[in-house]
Amino acid sequence: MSSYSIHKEENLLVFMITREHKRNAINYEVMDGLLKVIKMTKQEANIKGLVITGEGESAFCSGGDLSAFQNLITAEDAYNMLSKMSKILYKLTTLNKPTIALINGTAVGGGCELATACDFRIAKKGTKMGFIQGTLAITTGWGGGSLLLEKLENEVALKLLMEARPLPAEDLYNKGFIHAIYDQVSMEVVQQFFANINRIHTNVLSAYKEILVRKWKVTQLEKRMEEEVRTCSTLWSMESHHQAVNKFLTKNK
Ligand SMILES: CC[C@H](C(=O)O)C(=O)SCCNC(=O)CCNC(=O)[C@H](O)C(C)(C)COP(=O)(O)OP(=O)(O)OC[C@H]1O[C@@H](n2cnc3c(N)ncnc32)[C@H](O)[C@@H]1OP(=O)(O)O
Repeated sequence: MSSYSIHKEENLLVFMITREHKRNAINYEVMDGLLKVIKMTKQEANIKGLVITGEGESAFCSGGDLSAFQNLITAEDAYNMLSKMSKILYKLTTLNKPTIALINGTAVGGGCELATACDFRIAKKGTKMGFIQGTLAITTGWGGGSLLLEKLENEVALKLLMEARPLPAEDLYNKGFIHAIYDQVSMEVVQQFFANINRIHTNVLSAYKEILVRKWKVTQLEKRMEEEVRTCSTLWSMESHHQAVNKFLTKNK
Protein backbone atom coordinates (compact mmCIF):
# COMPACT_ATOMS: atom_id res chain seq x y z
CA MET A 1 0.00 0.00 0.00
CA SER A 2 1.39 3.40 -1.03
CA SER A 3 2.35 5.88 1.67
CA TYR A 4 0.83 8.83 -0.23
CA SER A 5 -1.60 9.80 -2.96
CA ILE A 6 -1.56 12.62 -5.49
CA HIS A 7 -4.71 13.79 -7.24
CA LYS A 8 -6.04 16.86 -9.03
CA GLU A 9 -8.92 19.01 -7.73
CA GLU A 10 -9.78 21.59 -10.39
CA ASN A 11 -6.55 23.60 -10.76
CA LEU A 12 -4.93 22.36 -7.55
CA LEU A 13 -2.79 19.29 -6.92
CA VAL A 14 -3.52 17.51 -3.63
CA PHE A 15 -0.83 15.47 -1.86
CA MET A 16 -2.16 13.21 0.92
CA ILE A 17 -0.03 11.17 3.33
CA THR A 18 -1.91 7.85 3.46
CA ARG A 19 -0.43 6.32 6.64
CA GLU A 20 -3.28 6.92 9.11
CA HIS A 21 -2.24 3.77 11.05
CA LYS A 22 0.94 5.65 11.95
CA ARG A 23 -0.77 9.04 12.28
CA ASN A 24 0.61 9.89 8.84
CA ALA A 25 4.26 9.70 9.92
CA ILE A 26 6.76 10.54 7.20
CA ASN A 27 8.99 7.76 5.85
CA TYR A 28 11.32 7.80 2.82
CA GLU A 29 8.46 6.95 0.47
CA VAL A 30 6.52 10.02 1.60
CA MET A 31 9.65 12.12 1.09
CA ASP A 32 10.01 10.85 -2.47
CA GLY A 33 6.31 11.53 -3.06
CA LEU A 34 6.71 15.13 -1.89
CA LEU A 35 9.61 15.61 -4.32
CA LYS A 36 7.42 14.19 -7.11
CA VAL A 37 4.42 16.44 -6.40
CA ILE A 38 6.57 19.57 -6.04
CA LYS A 39 8.02 18.88 -9.50
CA MET A 40 4.53 18.21 -10.95
CA THR A 41 3.17 21.47 -9.46
CA LYS A 42 6.09 23.44 -10.85
CA GLN A 43 5.87 21.94 -14.35
CA GLU A 44 2.13 21.76 -15.03
CA ALA A 45 0.99 25.13 -16.44
CA ASN A 46 -2.70 24.53 -15.60
CA ILE A 47 -1.93 23.90 -11.90
CA LYS A 48 -2.18 27.04 -9.73
CA GLY A 49 -1.32 25.61 -6.34
CA LEU A 50 -0.50 22.63 -4.12
CA VAL A 51 -2.43 21.33 -1.12
CA ILE A 52 -0.81 19.01 1.43
CA THR A 53 -2.92 17.01 3.87
CA GLY A 54 -3.21 13.74 5.80
CA GLU A 55 -5.45 10.70 5.56
CA GLY A 56 -8.33 10.36 7.99
CA GLU A 57 -9.40 12.65 10.82
CA SER A 58 -6.94 11.80 13.61
CA ALA A 59 -3.73 13.35 12.29
CA PHE A 60 -2.32 15.65 9.63
CA CYS A 61 1.20 14.29 10.24
CA SER A 62 3.08 13.00 13.30
CA GLY A 63 6.50 13.91 11.95
CA GLY A 64 9.30 11.50 11.14
CA ASP A 65 8.52 7.78 11.31
CA LEU A 66 10.30 6.92 14.55
CA SER A 67 10.12 3.17 13.85
CA ALA A 68 11.69 3.65 10.43
CA PHE A 69 14.37 6.00 11.75
CA GLN A 70 15.15 4.39 15.12
CA ASN A 71 18.13 2.59 13.56
CA LEU A 72 19.76 5.93 12.78
CA ILE A 73 22.25 6.08 15.67
CA THR A 74 25.18 8.31 14.77
CA ALA A 75 25.10 12.00 13.85
CA GLU A 76 26.08 11.03 10.30
CA ASP A 77 23.20 8.51 10.04
CA ALA A 78 20.75 11.17 11.23
CA TYR A 79 22.23 13.87 9.01
CA ASN A 80 21.62 11.87 5.84
CA MET A 81 17.89 11.51 6.60
CA LEU A 82 17.37 14.97 8.09
CA SER A 83 19.22 16.66 5.23
CA LYS A 84 17.12 14.82 2.61
CA MET A 85 13.86 16.09 4.13
CA SER A 86 15.25 19.57 4.85
CA LYS A 87 16.12 19.98 1.16
CA ILE A 88 12.57 18.88 0.26
CA LEU A 89 11.07 21.46 2.65
CA TYR A 90 13.28 24.16 1.11
CA LYS A 91 12.01 23.20 -2.36
CA LEU A 92 8.44 23.27 -1.02
CA THR A 93 8.76 26.66 0.69
CA THR A 94 10.39 28.21 -2.40
CA LEU A 95 7.96 26.63 -4.88
CA ASN A 96 6.84 29.25 -7.43
CA LYS A 97 3.13 28.61 -6.74
CA PRO A 98 0.98 29.00 -3.59
CA THR A 99 0.92 26.05 -1.18
CA ILE A 100 -1.68 25.24 1.48
CA ALA A 101 -1.39 22.85 4.44
CA LEU A 102 -4.86 21.43 5.09
CA ILE A 103 -4.55 20.48 8.76
CA ASN A 104 -7.09 17.67 9.10
CA GLY A 105 -5.88 16.54 12.55
CA THR A 106 -2.98 16.53 15.00
CA ALA A 107 0.33 17.84 13.67
CA VAL A 108 3.46 17.33 15.77
CA GLY A 109 7.21 17.43 15.29
CA GLY A 110 8.18 17.26 11.64
CA GLY A 111 4.46 17.43 10.82
CA CYS A 112 4.54 21.02 12.03
CA GLU A 113 7.70 21.60 10.00
CA LEU A 114 5.92 20.32 6.89
CA ALA A 115 2.98 22.66 7.59
CA THR A 116 5.35 25.59 8.20
CA ALA A 117 6.99 25.04 4.80
CA CYS A 118 3.61 25.76 3.17
CA ASP A 119 2.56 29.35 2.46
CA PHE A 120 -0.82 29.03 4.17
CA ARG A 121 -2.20 26.80 6.94
CA ILE A 122 -5.91 26.11 7.38
CA ALA A 123 -7.02 23.87 10.24
CA LYS A 124 -9.97 21.96 11.60
CA LYS A 125 -11.38 23.52 14.79
CA GLY A 126 -9.73 22.14 17.93
CA THR A 127 -6.79 20.58 16.09
CA LYS A 128 -3.63 20.43 18.18
CA MET A 129 -0.21 21.27 16.75
CA GLY A 130 3.18 21.30 18.45
CA PHE A 131 6.90 21.46 17.70
CA ILE A 132 7.46 18.66 20.23
CA GLN A 133 11.00 17.78 19.12
CA GLY A 134 12.32 19.23 22.42
CA THR A 135 10.56 16.44 24.32
CA LEU A 136 12.73 14.00 22.33
CA ALA A 137 15.89 15.91 23.32
CA ILE A 138 16.39 17.25 19.80
CA THR A 139 15.59 20.43 17.92
CA THR A 140 13.57 20.63 14.73
CA GLY A 141 15.68 18.72 12.21
CA TRP A 142 14.10 19.38 8.83
CA GLY A 143 14.70 23.15 8.79
CA GLY A 144 11.31 23.86 10.31
CA GLY A 145 12.73 25.99 13.12
CA SER A 146 14.45 28.30 10.64
CA LEU A 147 11.24 28.45 8.60
CA LEU A 148 9.10 29.25 11.64
CA LEU A 149 11.44 32.10 12.58
CA GLU A 150 10.90 33.46 9.06
CA LYS A 151 7.12 33.28 9.29
CA LEU A 152 6.34 34.43 12.82
CA GLU A 153 7.76 37.13 15.09
CA ASN A 154 11.00 35.80 16.64
CA GLU A 155 9.69 35.72 20.22
CA VAL A 156 6.46 33.96 19.21
CA ALA A 157 8.34 31.36 17.16
CA LEU A 158 11.01 30.85 19.84
CA LYS A 159 8.39 30.23 22.53
CA LEU A 160 6.60 27.63 20.39
CA LEU A 161 9.92 25.85 19.75
CA MET A 162 11.22 26.05 23.33
CA GLU A 163 7.94 25.02 24.99
CA ALA A 164 7.72 22.01 22.64
CA ARG A 165 4.06 21.41 23.45
CA PRO A 166 0.89 21.04 21.35
CA LEU A 167 -1.48 24.02 21.27
CA PRO A 168 -5.03 24.21 19.88
CA ALA A 169 -5.46 25.71 16.42
CA GLU A 170 -7.34 28.64 17.94
CA ASP A 171 -4.26 29.72 19.95
CA LEU A 172 -2.06 29.27 16.88
CA TYR A 173 -4.49 31.35 14.84
CA ASN A 174 -4.11 34.19 17.35
CA LYS A 175 -0.31 33.84 17.01
CA GLY A 176 -0.54 34.12 13.21
CA PHE A 177 0.56 30.54 12.47
CA ILE A 178 -2.87 29.31 11.36
CA HIS A 179 -4.62 31.41 8.69
CA ALA A 180 -8.17 30.03 8.84
CA ILE A 181 -10.14 27.61 11.05
CA TYR A 182 -13.16 25.61 9.92
CA ASP A 183 -15.54 23.28 11.79
CA GLN A 184 -14.62 20.58 9.29
CA VAL A 185 -11.88 20.61 6.65
CA SER A 186 -12.38 19.48 3.05
CA MET A 187 -11.44 20.53 -0.44
CA GLU A 188 -14.54 22.75 -0.40
CA VAL A 189 -13.06 24.91 2.36
CA VAL A 190 -9.71 24.93 0.51
CA GLN A 191 -11.44 26.24 -2.63
CA GLN A 192 -13.26 28.81 -0.45
CA PHE A 193 -9.93 29.96 1.10
CA PHE A 194 -8.22 29.93 -2.31
CA ALA A 195 -11.07 31.60 -4.27
CA ASN A 196 -9.71 35.15 -4.37
CA ILE A 197 -6.12 34.03 -5.08
CA ASN A 198 -7.50 31.77 -7.82
CA ARG A 199 -8.88 34.80 -9.68
CA ILE A 200 -5.34 36.11 -10.23
CA HIS A 201 -3.17 34.92 -13.13
CA THR A 202 -0.61 32.30 -12.14
CA ASN A 203 2.21 34.46 -13.52
CA VAL A 204 1.37 37.11 -10.90
CA LEU A 205 1.23 34.52 -8.11
CA SER A 206 4.64 33.18 -9.18
CA ALA A 207 6.07 36.68 -9.33
CA TYR A 208 5.01 37.36 -5.74
CA LYS A 209 6.55 34.06 -4.59
CA GLU A 210 9.78 35.05 -6.37
CA ILE A 211 9.88 38.30 -4.36
CA LEU A 212 9.65 36.27 -1.15
CA VAL A 213 12.24 33.70 -2.30
CA ARG A 214 14.62 36.52 -3.28
CA LYS A 215 14.52 37.73 0.34
CA TRP A 216 15.31 34.23 1.60
CA LYS A 217 18.23 33.91 -0.83
CA VAL A 218 19.68 37.21 0.42
CA THR A 219 19.31 36.11 4.06
CA GLN A 220 20.69 32.62 3.25
CA LEU A 221 17.67 30.68 4.52
CA GLU A 222 18.91 27.48 2.82
CA LYS A 223 22.26 27.71 4.67
CA ARG A 224 20.47 28.38 7.97
CA MET A 225 18.27 25.31 7.45
CA GLU A 226 21.40 23.24 6.74
CA GLU A 227 23.00 24.45 9.99
CA GLU A 228 19.80 23.52 11.85
CA VAL A 229 20.07 20.01 10.40
CA ARG A 230 23.66 19.69 11.63
CA THR A 231 22.67 20.81 15.14
CA CYS A 232 19.81 18.33 15.25
CA SER A 233 22.06 15.55 13.93
CA THR A 234 24.45 16.05 16.86
CA LEU A 235 21.60 16.02 19.41
CA TRP A 236 20.07 13.00 17.65
CA SER A 237 23.21 10.92 18.35
CA MET A 238 23.00 11.52 22.10
CA GLU A 239 21.64 8.90 24.52
CA SER A 240 18.92 11.25 25.78
CA HIS A 241 17.31 11.22 22.31
CA HIS A 242 17.53 7.46 21.79
CA GLN A 243 16.00 6.84 25.24
CA ALA A 244 13.10 9.21 24.46
CA VAL A 245 12.37 7.46 21.15
CA ASN A 246 12.51 3.98 22.73
CA LYS A 247 10.14 5.15 25.46
CA PHE A 248 7.61 6.27 22.82
CA LEU A 249 7.93 3.12 20.71
CA THR A 250 7.43 0.82 23.71
CA LYS A 251 4.61 2.80 25.33
CA ASN A 252 1.81 0.66 23.94
CA LYS A 253 3.70 -2.64 24.20
C1 LIG B 1 12.42 12.73 12.38
C2 LIG B 1 12.76 13.97 12.98
C3 LIG B 1 11.66 14.97 12.91
C4 LIG B 1 12.29 16.28 13.18
O1 LIG B 1 11.59 17.22 13.49
O2 LIG B 1 13.49 16.38 13.00
C5 LIG B 1 10.55 14.67 13.86
O3 LIG B 1 9.41 14.65 13.47
S1 LIG B 1 10.86 14.29 15.51
C6 LIG B 1 9.20 14.02 16.21
C7 LIG B 1 8.65 12.67 15.82
N1 LIG B 1 7.23 12.53 16.15
C8 LIG B 1 6.78 12.21 17.38
O4 LIG B 1 7.50 12.07 18.33
C9 LIG B 1 5.29 12.06 17.54
C10 LIG B 1 4.94 10.66 17.96
N2 LIG B 1 3.51 10.41 17.99
C11 LIG B 1 2.69 10.91 18.95
O5 LIG B 1 3.05 11.70 19.81
C12 LIG B 1 1.26 10.43 18.91
O6 LIG B 1 1.22 9.26 18.09
C13 LIG B 1 0.26 11.44 18.34
C14 LIG B 1 0.08 12.60 19.32
C15 LIG B 1 0.71 11.94 16.99
C16 LIG B 1 -1.11 10.72 18.16
O7 LIG B 1 -1.48 10.10 19.38
P1 LIG B 1 -2.64 8.99 19.36
O8 LIG B 1 -2.88 8.59 20.78
O9 LIG B 1 -3.76 9.43 18.51
O10 LIG B 1 -2.00 7.77 18.57
P2 LIG B 1 -0.88 6.73 19.10
O11 LIG B 1 0.22 7.44 19.80
O12 LIG B 1 -1.53 5.59 19.79
O13 LIG B 1 -0.28 6.21 17.70
C17 LIG B 1 -1.04 5.35 16.87
C18 LIG B 1 -0.03 4.47 16.17
O14 LIG B 1 0.79 5.30 15.31
C19 LIG B 1 2.16 5.16 15.68
N3 LIG B 1 2.84 6.43 15.49
C20 LIG B 1 2.35 7.65 15.78
N4 LIG B 1 3.26 8.61 15.50
C21 LIG B 1 4.35 7.96 15.01
C22 LIG B 1 5.62 8.37 14.52
N5 LIG B 1 5.96 9.65 14.44
N6 LIG B 1 6.49 7.42 14.09
C23 LIG B 1 6.14 6.11 14.14
N7 LIG B 1 4.96 5.62 14.57
C24 LIG B 1 4.08 6.57 15.00
C25 LIG B 1 2.14 4.73 17.13
O15 LIG B 1 3.35 4.09 17.46
C26 LIG B 1 0.94 3.80 17.14
O16 LIG B 1 1.34 2.60 16.56
P3 LIG B 1 0.84 1.17 17.19
O17 LIG B 1 1.56 0.16 16.39
O18 LIG B 1 -0.64 1.21 17.00
O19 LIG B 1 1.24 1.24 18.66
